[in-house]
Amino acid sequence: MDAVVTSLPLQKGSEAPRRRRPTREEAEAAVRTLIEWVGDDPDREGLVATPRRMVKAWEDLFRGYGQSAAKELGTVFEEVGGYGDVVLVRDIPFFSHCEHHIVPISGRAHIAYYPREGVVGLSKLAKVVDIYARRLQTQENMTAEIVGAIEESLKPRGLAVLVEAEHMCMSMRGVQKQGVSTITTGFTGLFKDDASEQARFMQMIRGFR
Ligand SMILES: Nc1nc2c(ncn2[C@@H]2O[C@H](COP(=O)(O)OP(=O)(O)OP(=O)(O)O)[C@@H](O)[C@H]2O)c(=O)[nH]1
Ligand SMILES: [Zn+2]
Repeated sequence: MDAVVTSLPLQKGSEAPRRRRPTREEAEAAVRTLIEWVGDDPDREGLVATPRRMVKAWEDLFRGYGQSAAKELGTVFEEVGGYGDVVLVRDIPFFSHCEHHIVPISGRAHIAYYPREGVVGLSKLAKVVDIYARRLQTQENMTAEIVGAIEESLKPRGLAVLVEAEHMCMSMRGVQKQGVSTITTGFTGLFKDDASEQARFMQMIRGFR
């Protein structure tokens, strides 16, 4: 039942206009239409429950729309023994979907920051990645949203985010190039101002394995 969220943003961004959320039945009917459109019989045994399953799967794959990064980043630990050096959480795996074809994107994110007044729980950074990954995305937008959310909540002395991903819409269809990775980055503060900090970040991502 979609009793909790009854309206959805039309597009990304907090000022986006909102409109009525289609019911679960309407969503399932749309899936049924697509099954018919590709040329199969939605009433055959193997497919009869597929609209229900697919809508349930989409609830999970796109649950980021109902989640708040600011809320996840709301608890800051200030007692860190004066620790002020870099904190790097690397190799955070994620799955997303491109907004152009709604085909999966699979990748990893690496996040480093220099604390200002405290640190956040390490899992929260991974959750922030998921909150933005589990929406319809471009890699560039997702990277910018991760940077924006951490910057806003933590106000670190510097923040570095690197996202590397494979876009299935490039490997399974279209140009059909497998194994291509796309890299996007966002740097603020110390990482933006000091090229040696960027180099250290890159070295820490790739090194110590
Ligand atoms: N910049 C950017 N492009 C993306 C991303 N994900 C997919 N794309 C690209 O979005 C583009 C959409 O291009 P269009 O020409 O509008 O659509 P299309 O005819 O389906 O394009 P092809 O994929 O080339 O067949 C393609 O070049 C995709 O590779 C992303 O995260 N960022
Ligand atoms: Zn795509």
